[in-house]
This record gives sequence, C-alpha cells and structure tokens, in this order.
Amino acid sequence: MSHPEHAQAAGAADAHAQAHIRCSGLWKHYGRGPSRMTALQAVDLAIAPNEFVTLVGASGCGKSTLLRTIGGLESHDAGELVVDGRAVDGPGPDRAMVFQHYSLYPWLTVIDNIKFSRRLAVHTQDRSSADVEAASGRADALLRLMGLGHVAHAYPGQLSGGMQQRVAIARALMSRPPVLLMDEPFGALDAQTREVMHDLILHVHRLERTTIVFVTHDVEEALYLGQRVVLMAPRPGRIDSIHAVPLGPRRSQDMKLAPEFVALKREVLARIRATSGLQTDHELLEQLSQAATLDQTR
Ligand SMILES: Nc1ncnc2c1ncn2[C@@H]1O[C@H](COP(=O)(O)OP(=O)(O)OP(=O)(O)O)[C@@H](O)[C@H]1O
Repeated sequence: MSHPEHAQAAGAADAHAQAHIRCSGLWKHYGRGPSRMTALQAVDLAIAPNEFVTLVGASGCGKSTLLRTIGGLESHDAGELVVDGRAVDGPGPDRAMVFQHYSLYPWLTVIDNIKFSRRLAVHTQDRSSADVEAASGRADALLRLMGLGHVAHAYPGQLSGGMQQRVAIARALMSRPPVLLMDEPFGALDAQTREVMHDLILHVHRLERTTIVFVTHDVEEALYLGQRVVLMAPRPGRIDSIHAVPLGPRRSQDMKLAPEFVALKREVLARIRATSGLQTDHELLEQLSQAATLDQTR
C-alpha cells in the first residue's frame, strides 16, 4: 500500500538520482586554523536536465562559491558533486561559465570572439574542414540568435555593455555545453537592458535546452528567470530554502505584477533579511547612523 509521504520521499529520491547536477552533503572551507571559514555547509541540491535554477541570498552566503564549485573552478572539501553522472574534479567543456565582466578578447571581432574556443580546438585536434565549416555555421546561428548579425565584424570596444554580454553568452554556447553557469551576468547593465537580456536568456534556454544555474542579488530577476529559486544564507554558507516559481515556462514582463509573483517576492525578500541578520531596512539605517556617531566622537 502506498503512503503519500513515502511516495513523496521516493519521488524526491528519484529526482536526486536523475539529476543533471547533484550536490550531496557538499562542504567547502576557505582558510586554515582560526581564520578558517565555512563557505558551503552540507549543501544538498539536485538540478534536473534543462532546468533553470537561480541562486539568491545575502552577500557572502556562498552563491558564487557554489557556482564555481559546480564549474570545477573551486574544489570541495567533503561530499559529492556529480554532473551528468560523473564526479566533478575540475572545469570541463560540458560546463560553460559567463561572468559579470565580459572577458572578451578586445583584439578579435565579435565573430572571432565567438569562434575562439572552437578555433583552439581546430588547431589542437587537427579538425577536418567539415568541422571548421560546422563551427562557422554554429557561430552564424548564434549571431542570429543573440541579435548580433549587424555587429559581426565590430570589435568589443565598439559595443555597449549589453551587446558585449550577448557576445560572451554566444561564445559560451559555441560548443553546445549541456550546462551554463552564470554569475551575476547582468549585474553591470542598466534596468532596460537587463529586461531585454532576461527575455533573451529565457529564449536561449528554450531553444538550446541547456541546464542553467544563475547567481543574482536581484530577487525579481531570480523569480522571473528561475523555475526554482534556491535561497542561500550566510555564516556558514548554506541552503536556507528552495522555492518553486508559480509561473509557466513562457514568461512576460507583466507577470511580475501577478499576485503570486509579488507574494513570492515578498516572502523571499523577508527571508533574505532574516537570514542576513538584518530584519528591516530601518535596523540597517540605525546601525549606519550609530557607526557614524561613533566616528564623530573619536
Ligand atoms: N578565495 C577566497 N578566499 C577566502 N575566502 C573566500 C574566497 N572566496 C570567497 N570567500 C568567502 O566565502 C564566503 C562566500 O563567498 P561568495 O563569494 O561565494 O558569496 P556570495 O554569496 O557569492 O557573495 P556576494 O553576493 O557578495 O558576491 C564569503 O565570506 C567570502 O568572503
């Protein structure tokens, strides 16, 4: 006889086993001795293939550390981290990363920036001309997908921040990575450009069927993009709670006004304040004014 709780537990275990990215009891420390701090404490997280998951939380809660660990840029101290059934022991072509700063090559044109990683592979692995042609076709398709066709032969310095970030995303997608890891990719863009980038990345996610893990400080961005929002808490860095976003996969800007969106935004914001140790903005202002008074009396 099946029991609902058992069925739920079995479902969760199944999801864990079939996950594209799976962290089980993941620990990460920085420093040694008395200065040792725990950046990740027993993180358990299963991300399904083609899922879009966002990570939010107060400053220093370990969002970037978790993302970089999944990317293989940081090692973990204990626990298990598996991507596509394989234990992660460093960076790999299956996991592309996009950061806030575009890190494009200023001396290469847009199209050459996009082809760059592929170009290295052509040199090192003695690819055939058919491979080179396929790479050109892929680069052209990405130019179109990212709305960059008209600037293919421009240099990064001639482009706006939003356009440069589109190039960086196209370059990350060039080798069809199954996983895209994004660390505050739109953090330096103005509000209007961010909105355009949000719809663009959702479109890319639908077409490329990539699993995306996206770090942000911005709760509205986290809710608009994510199918699930993972809320992390600091000191020690850990997962506080995971929230399913009650919106379908096709999103539009007016959904941000839907009562269920607004209610979840409030809940997540309140939880971030609570976990950061600051209950209210008022409390923060009081702390700042006390610090200012202390400075004046010194
Ligand atoms: N290389 C490092 N060496 C020592 N401590 C580090 C290192 N990288 C991060 N930390 C510390 O680990 C904790 C988690 O940092 P992390 O950057 O992952 O947090 P975050 O949630 O991404 O923060 P933010 O939102 O401010 O970017 C912080 O206390 C940070 O100071």
